[in-house]
Amino acid sequence: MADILFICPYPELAEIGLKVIGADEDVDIRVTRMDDAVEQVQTAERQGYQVIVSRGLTASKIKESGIELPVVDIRIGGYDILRAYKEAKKIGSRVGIVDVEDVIVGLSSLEKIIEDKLIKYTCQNDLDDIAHGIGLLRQRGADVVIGKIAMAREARAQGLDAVVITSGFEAVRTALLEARRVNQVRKQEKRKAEQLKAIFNFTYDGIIALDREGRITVFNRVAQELSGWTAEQAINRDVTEVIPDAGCHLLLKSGRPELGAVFEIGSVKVVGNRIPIIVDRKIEGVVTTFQRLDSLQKIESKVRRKLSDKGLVARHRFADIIGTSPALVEAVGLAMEYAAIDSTVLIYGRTGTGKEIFAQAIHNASRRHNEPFVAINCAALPESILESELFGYVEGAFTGARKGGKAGVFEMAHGGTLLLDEVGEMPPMLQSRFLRAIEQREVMRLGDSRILPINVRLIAATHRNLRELVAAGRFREDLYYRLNVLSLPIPTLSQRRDDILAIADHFLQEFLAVQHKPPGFFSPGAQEVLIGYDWPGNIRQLRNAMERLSVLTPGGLIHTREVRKALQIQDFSGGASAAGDASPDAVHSVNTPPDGHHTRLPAGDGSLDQGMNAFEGQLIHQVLRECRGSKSEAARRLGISRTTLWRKLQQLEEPAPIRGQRRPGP
Ligand SMILES: Nc1ncnc2c1ncn2[C@@H]1O[C@H](COP(=O)(O)OP(=O)(O)OP(=O)(O)O)[C@@H](O)[C@H]1O
Repeated sequence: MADILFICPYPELAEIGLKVIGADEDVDIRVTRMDDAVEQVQTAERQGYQVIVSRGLTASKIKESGIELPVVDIRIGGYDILRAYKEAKKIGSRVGIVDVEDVIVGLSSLEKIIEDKLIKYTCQNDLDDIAHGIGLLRQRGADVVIGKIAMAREARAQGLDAVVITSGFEAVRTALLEARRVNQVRKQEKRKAEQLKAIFNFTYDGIIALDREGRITVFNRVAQELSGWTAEQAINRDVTEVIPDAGCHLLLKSGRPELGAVFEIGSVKVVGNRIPIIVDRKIEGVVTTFQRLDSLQKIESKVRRKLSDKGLVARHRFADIIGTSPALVEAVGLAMEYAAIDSTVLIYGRTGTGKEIFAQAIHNASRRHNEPFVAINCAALPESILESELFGYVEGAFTGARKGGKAGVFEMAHGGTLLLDEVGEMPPMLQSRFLRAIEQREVMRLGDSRILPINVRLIAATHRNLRELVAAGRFREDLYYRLNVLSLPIPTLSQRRDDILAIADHFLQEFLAVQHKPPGFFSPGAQEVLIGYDWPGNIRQLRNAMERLSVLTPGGLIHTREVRKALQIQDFSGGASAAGDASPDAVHSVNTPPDGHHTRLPAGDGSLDQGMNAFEGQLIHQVLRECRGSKSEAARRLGISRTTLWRKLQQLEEPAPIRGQRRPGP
C-alpha cells in the first residue's frame, strides 16, 4: 500500500506525476480539487496514507481542514512562471500576475531576465481577494493574466485572457522527494514514540512530564491510576490543576533536580525524583518519576524480612514473662497498653530486670509484629562504630568500609521496631544526629547523599536515670523528652520477691532438661536462700545461677548448700552449710551477719585469692543492700568508683569455674 497520496487539481499534473513516479509504488494519484479533495483526504488518514502532496489553493484548503497528516506543497518554480509568461506573450502585450506573497517576491529576478515589468498583485488564499486582485490588474492595463487555476478562471470570468501556471517535472519531482523524506522521519518518530509509550505505560514508575509553561505533556498509566485523571484530561493542562502537591512546576524556576521527594498524588503518598530538562542552558520542562511509598516500603520490607530470617526477630511474647507479683503484673499491663499504640517507649530498670524481653513482647503484640525487630546496644560500641551501625554506610565511605556498603539498624528495622538499649550511653555527638533522624523520619547512610525515609517504632531502654544525665549535661533534654513519651519502669527482682521461686524453677527445669536430668525441687531452706538473696543482677543473675545449679545437682531435691554454691555464697562457718537444710538461718548469717560486726572467714580452696574474692562479693552485696540498691551510694561507702563497682558486679554474675570439689558429706 502506498504511503503518499498525490492530489492533482488538474489532469495534466497527474500525467507529470505518473512520469516522475515511474515504477515506484509508494505514491497513489487522484485527480480532484478544492472541497472534493478535502473530503477525499479526510478518509485518507484512515486508509493508512502518511503524507499528502498537492498544489495551490487545493493544498491550502487541505491544510486548513485540520487533518493530522502532513501536506507537502508543490512549489511554483521560476521555470513554471517563465513557461506561462511565454504563452501569455503570444496572446497579449501586458502580462499581469496574482499570487501569494512568496511567489510575487520571487518574481524580481525573473523580470530582469525577461526585461519586462509584470503587473502584480499579492493576494490572500481566498477567492474574493483573488477576484479583487484580477480587477486591479485590469484597471492597471493588464490584457492577459498568468496564475494558478483559480486565478486563471477568475481572469477569464472578468473578460481577460489567461494562462495557467502549470507545475513542471522538476517541481513535482522535488515535492515527491520531500514527501518521501517527511514520510521517513515520521515513521522514525512514530517508532520512537511507540517505544517511549511502551516504556511509560509498562514501567512500575509513575511519569509526568511538563513543558516549559508547566503544562503536562506526558501522563503515564501509573500517573492516571493514582490521580484519577485520564491522560486525555491531563495533557495540556497546568500541572498544579491536576496534581497540586507534586511541586514539579517549582523546578521550572529553580532548575535544581530533587531526588527522593515525598509528595501526594490523589491521596496516595509517593516518593519521586524531579529532573529539569535543560536545553542550551534554558529550562525547557520537567520530568517527574515516582513510586508509591507503601509499595516501595513493601519491597524494602521483603528484603528486610530476609534479614529477619537471619535473626532480626523478637522471640519473646508477654506469655514468656514469668511472675504474678503486683509490681510485675502492673508493668506487663502497662506494656500491653503501649503495644496497642505506636508511640516511643522508654523502658527503665536495673540490669537484667528484663527490659529487652519487655521490648520484644511489646513488638510482638503490636501491629508491627510481622516486621523486623532490631536491637542495638549503645554502650557496647565505640562512637564511630555505633554511628555506622545506626545509620549504615555506602561503599568507600571510610577506610575499611565493607564492599557494597551496609544498612544501618534504622534501615534494617524499617516498618518494625528498633530497640536502643543503654540509650543513656549514646555519645553527645550522636545524640543530635539520632534526634534529627527520628524527628524527620529519614536517615542518610554515611558517605551518601540519598535520603531514606524510615518508618520505625522506637523503644529505648536504660538502666540509668536519664533525668540525672540531662541535669549533668550528658544527655540532650530534647532527646530525653522525645524518647520519654510512654515510660515503662521495670521492677527489680528484690521488689518482687514473690516471683523469685517461679522464675528460678522455670530456668532450673529448662537447664536440667537440656542435660537430660530429672526435674529439681528446692528444699524449704534452699527456697529461703533464693528468696532472701538480693539479686543485684536481677533475672539474668538468677538465670545464670540456675544454670550453674543445674550442673551442680543431679536433679531431685536441691539443698541449701547447692543453691549457695550456685550463688557463690560461701559459708564462712566452714561447717554450718554442711548440715544441709538443717540450718536455713545460715543464709541469713551470710546476708545479715547476726552480730552486725564480726564476719566469718570464707571457706573454699584456702587460697588467699579466692577468700578475698568471696569476701569482696559478700561485702559488696551487703553494702548494696544497706544502700537499698543505690550503686552510687554503695560505691561511695565502699570507697570505689561506680565503674569499678559495676565491673565487680558483672564479675560476680559470671559463672564460676566448677572445680572438681568434693561434695561435703551428709
Ligand atoms: N519476667 C521474666 N520472665 C522470664 N524471663 C525473664 C524475665 N525477665 C527477664 N527474663 C530473662 O532474663 C534475662 C535478662 O533479661 P533482659 O536481657 O531482658 O534484661 P535487661 O534488663 O534488658 O538487661 P540489660 O540492662 O543488662 O540489658 C533474659 O534471658 C530474659 O529472657
